[in-house]
Formats: sequence, C-alpha cells, structure tokens
Amino acid sequence: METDLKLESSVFVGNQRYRAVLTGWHFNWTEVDKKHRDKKTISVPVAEVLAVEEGRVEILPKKLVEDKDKDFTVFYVKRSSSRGSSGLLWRLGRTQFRCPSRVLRDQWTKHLRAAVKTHSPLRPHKLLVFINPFGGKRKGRKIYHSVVAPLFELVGISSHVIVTERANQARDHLLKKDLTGFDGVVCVGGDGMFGEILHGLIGRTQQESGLCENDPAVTLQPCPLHIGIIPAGSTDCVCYATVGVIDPVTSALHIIIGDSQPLDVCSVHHASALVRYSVSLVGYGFYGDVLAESEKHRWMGPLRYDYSGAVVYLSNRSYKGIVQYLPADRPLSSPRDKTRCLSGCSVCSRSTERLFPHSPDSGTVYSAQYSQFSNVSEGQWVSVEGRFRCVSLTCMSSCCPKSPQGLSPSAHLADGTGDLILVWDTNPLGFLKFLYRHTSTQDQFDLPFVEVHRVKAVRFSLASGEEEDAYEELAGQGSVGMDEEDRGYVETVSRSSSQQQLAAIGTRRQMTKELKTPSPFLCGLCCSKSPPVSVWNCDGEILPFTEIVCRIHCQLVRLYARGIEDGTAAHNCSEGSDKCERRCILH
Ligand SMILES: Nc1ncnc2c1ncn2[C@@H]1O[C@H](COP(=O)(O)OP(=O)(O)OP(=O)(O)O)[C@@H](O)[C@H]1O
Ligand SMILES: CCCCCCCCCCCCC/C=C/[C@@H](O)[C@H](CO)NC(=O)CCCCC
Ligand SMILES: [Ca+2]
Repeated sequence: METDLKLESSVFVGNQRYRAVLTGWHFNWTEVDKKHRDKKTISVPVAEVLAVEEGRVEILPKKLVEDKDKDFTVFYVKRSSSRGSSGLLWRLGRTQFRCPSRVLRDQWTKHLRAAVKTHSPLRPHKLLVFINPFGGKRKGRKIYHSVVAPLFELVGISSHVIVTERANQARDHLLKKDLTGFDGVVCVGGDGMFGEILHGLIGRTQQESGLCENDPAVTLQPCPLHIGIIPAGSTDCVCYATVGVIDPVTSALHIIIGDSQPLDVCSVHHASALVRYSVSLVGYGFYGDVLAESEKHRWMGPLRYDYSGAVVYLSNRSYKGIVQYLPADRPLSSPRDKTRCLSGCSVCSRSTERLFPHSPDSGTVYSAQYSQFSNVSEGQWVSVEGRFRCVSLTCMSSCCPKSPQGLSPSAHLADGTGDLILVWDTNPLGFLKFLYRHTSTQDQFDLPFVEVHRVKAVRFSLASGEEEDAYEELAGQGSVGMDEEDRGYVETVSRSSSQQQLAAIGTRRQMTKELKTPSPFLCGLCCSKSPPVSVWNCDGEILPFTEIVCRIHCQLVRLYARGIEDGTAAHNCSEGSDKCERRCILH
C-alpha cells in the first residue's frame, strides 16, 4: 500500500523549480537550480496535510479557485514562529504548485489524498458543535463563524451547530438525543462548557453500556466520540493543558487532522452517588473559596478570579479536615521528578499499553485488570488529619495562562493517576509564596508546609465534631478566636509508619511551632477567624457536599489534541527516517 503512495517529480512554485517527493509519511519539496548549497526543503508530515485542491485556491477573505489545468494547492499545518505561551501556535499553510502536465497534476492530487487517508484515520467527517454565547468575553459565536467554520468548510467537515440557550443544554442533548453519524463533539466555550460535554458523553456511554456511575469501584467505559475544544472561556485550562496555547485556529487544526489525546477523568462521589466528573481541579479551601467569591462578581468576566483571589487571600482562611488517599500502583513517574507531560509522552504511552494490552494501536480491548479498584483493602488508604489552606486533586498539570506550569507541573494527562496537593496551614507570607510560585518556574512543592502525592483515589471528611461546629458557626453561636490546638497537625498513618512519614510529621510539628509565633507584620492578617468549612471547586463548579470520595479513571475520554508540543524538543529527521513516530517538526 505504502509503495503506491510514493511519488516524485519536478513542480513549480511561482517561477521557482522544485523537486517534490511524497515518501509515505512526508511530503517534501526542495528548490532545485539553486546556485548555493543550502537548498531549502519544506517537509510536511502527511498527517498534517489538511486539504489538496485542484487549481490555485485561496480561502480568505473568500474562497477563490483559478482552475488552471496543471495546478494544485496544498493546505497544511504550519507552526508559527511566534510561540504561544507554552506550546506552539499552528497556522494554515498554503502552497500552490504547477505541474508539467495535467496527468501529473492528477497523479499528485490522487496520491496525496490517498496518503492522507492512510495516515490520518481519525479525521472527523461530521461534528456536533455547541457554542456557549455567554462564555468568557462572549465571543464564542464570532470565533466559531469567522475562524473555525471556514476551516471546517475547506476540508469538507459537515457540522451541526447548536448555540445554547441555557446552561446544561449541551449536556442534556448528549444524554438524550440521537448521536448517530457524529465522529466528535466540539465545544466552543470555556472549562464549564467542556464540563457539560464531558458529563453528557460519559453519562451517555455508561447508560448504553449498562454501567452504574454512582459506584466509584465500577470501571467505566471509555467514550467513543472525541471532544474538540475551541477556547472561548475565562480560564480555558483544559485547552491550555492539552494543546499548550489558547488559540482557536490551533485548536481547529487539531480537530481537522483528527489528533487524539486520551485524558484521565476523576469521578467525585458523595454517599454512594456520583456528584460530578473533573479533569482539572477538585479543590477545597482556597480554590473553593475563590470560586464561591467569584460567582458574586460574574459581571466582571474573566477578571472575577483575580479580584476574588485577592479577597480570599486577604481573608486568610484555613480549614480542618481528614484526607485519605490511595497511592498510585506501580507508578511510572512522580509529581516531583521535574519532567513534563508533552506530546508523545512515554509515561502516558506506557499507561495506554497497560490499559489496552491486547491492542495498543486500536485501543479496542480494554483491560479492567489495570484499572481494578474494587479489591482495595482499607489498610491501603493513607490518612492525614489537620488544618489546611487548601487540598487540591488534579488529573493533569492544570496549566493555564495564569499558571503556565500548572497546579502540578509534572502531572500526566493520561497515566491513570492524579496528584493530591496538601497545603497545610501556614502564615500568610508562606501561603503567598506558594501561590506566587504558580506564576513562575519555581517549585511550589519545595516548601515545608506543602506535600504532593501521586494517587488513584482520595477521600475527604470533616474532622470529628467539625460538622457540629459548622452548624454552630452558621447559627452564629461559634466561639470567637482560634484555638491554639486547632492549628496543630494531627496525623494518622493507617498504612505503615515508615521513617520517611515520621520525618514528615516532625517537619510539620516544627512548622506548627513557627505558626504560633507570627511576626507583627503578619498579625493583622493571620488573626482573623476562618469559617469552619469551605466548599469544593470541581472544575469551576461548586459542589453541594463537603465529604467526598474521588477516583481517577484512566483515559476515560479522548480529545482532538496531542498534548503540549515543546518547540525545543523538535528534531530534524534525516533523510530516510521519514517514519518518525514523533511526528517531527521540520518546518
Ligand atoms: N446559553 C447559556 N446561558 C447561560 N449559561 C450557559 C449557556 N450555555 C452554557 N452555559 C453555562 O455557562 C457556564 C460557563 O461557561 P463557559 O465555561 O463557556 O465560560 P466561562 O465560565 O467564562 O469560562 P471558564 O469555564 O473557562 O472559566 C457553563 O458552566 C455552562 O454550563
Ligand atoms: C500572587 C499571585 C497569585 C496567583 C495565584 C495563581 C494560581 C493559579 C492557579 C490556577 C489553577 C487553575 C486550575 C483550574 C481550574 C479550572 O478548572 C476552573 C474552571 O475554569 N477555574 C477556576 O476555578 C478558577 C480558579 C482561579 C484560581 C485563582
Ligand atoms: Ca493523570
């Protein structure tokens, strides 16, 4: 098959003669007749050829075809030289070729189209698109119609577009309506809108498989439809963490070429019932309080988070709780190994092999064995109790424009684990340092009051008596002033008390002493009283329960994305290595 797809000939681009070569995985063209030696080659992986059209074609400002007999136009993914803040920006590349004869032109178009079909099996033909007209800066409709729709039209994707009229319309549609014929679902909006698609698709898939979502021990069925995200929200964390940039053109091009990025999903349960799914943040304390505060200021748009962040920081709160976690089995990586999950990540690929041992390519045979959960014994849970600034669980790095490295910079998108970040109570300056480090490349875990664990499940409950305290507080009868004992840490390690764990307890006790003697500068801030309970922020939604159980499901959904492309990791494939599996970046 592959030999049939090879082709080589002379072609013209403008007045310059080129040697064009199609070698299975790449389409290259090199200037000939050039005096000096460094002949320029442009090489495009066939998987990144977007469309091949007869004639000299332009699409902007509107489609124009000059059908010269011997001409053809190739549209492809071109990486922009101006980098996005984390990953690479993609743009529409276009080159018009002229062949010596019409027969040769027809051969080129036929071979290129066949090569694209062979090397991009997941390209969508039909998409269901949901636009939230009120997300972020309310530009969803404009972004879709001016930027995305012309690209979908160019490549022949047919789309059914629904502009939502109410919250949860997209979720309900996906749960109930006929989805036959669709290859994927596109959401134009922010993380909240993505959450609707996530819940709709996961719910639908489990319904059709006869699985119960309420039980955290049940191995859920991965969703067959891909999800595309066109960013038009306030944080756009999921888009940023899976593509590396917030850019509608880049995202549309990932959708068009049928990129496929598996994603871990965390299910959150309360009292034997599913509450929500999450991919980026299940956070109690600071992040819950910021979200609750920000809801009062929705009118501010994306700025509401900055304002609310400052208000909540100044209110200097911490909360008591018991956190229990199941450490990840046979972890392939650690949250402090300083690596990053980038496009082609080997940790995630090895997780895919564990999850789909019989068919790593197609992913059709799902190994319940790997994600087994039901036979976990109570003794495997590690338990810690104390007072926290925040407790956060994230299935991925959760990087976003506010925090380019993310909540957990070395977390993986698709390894079946999450990172649990415990920020113990500390003085206001210490907590500010922790927060500030999210905006730089400094290690936010290298602080004595912070710990991070790679986990597969987490349980949170209120410390004994806390529920009554909360009630009293709400009834206005709570005692004023902080009990010194409350600030201390109580830790119970229900598994084994290894020396390392004892050392950690020692460090925290030391910190507790420091906490009891705040500097006069900080006194004004740190003596205010916290309410007894916070709320959970679950991907930007407030949860109605405090006591929850979370479980990470490995690769439950797939996005039209490929992870963050690191420009510095790009390598040049020498001639002959055109089967590069890293989809190398040459142009
Ligand atoms: N037509 C609509 N009217 C009101 N709310 C809607 C509508 N369509 C969707 N929603 C809801 O709006 C919420 C916020 O939308 P979205 O996530 O797109 O923007 P955002 O909140 O500004 O961004 P981010 O979630 O990235 O912070 C979502 O939770 C979604 O359920
Ligand atoms: C002194 C400088 C301090 C700066 C502190 C920056 C800390 C930034 C961490 C950002 C973490 C984002 C995690 C993602 C959460 C999303 O699922 C959610 C929905 O969009 N966003 C928020 O809840 C919005 C949450 C906003 C929190 C600030
Ligand atoms: Ca993960």
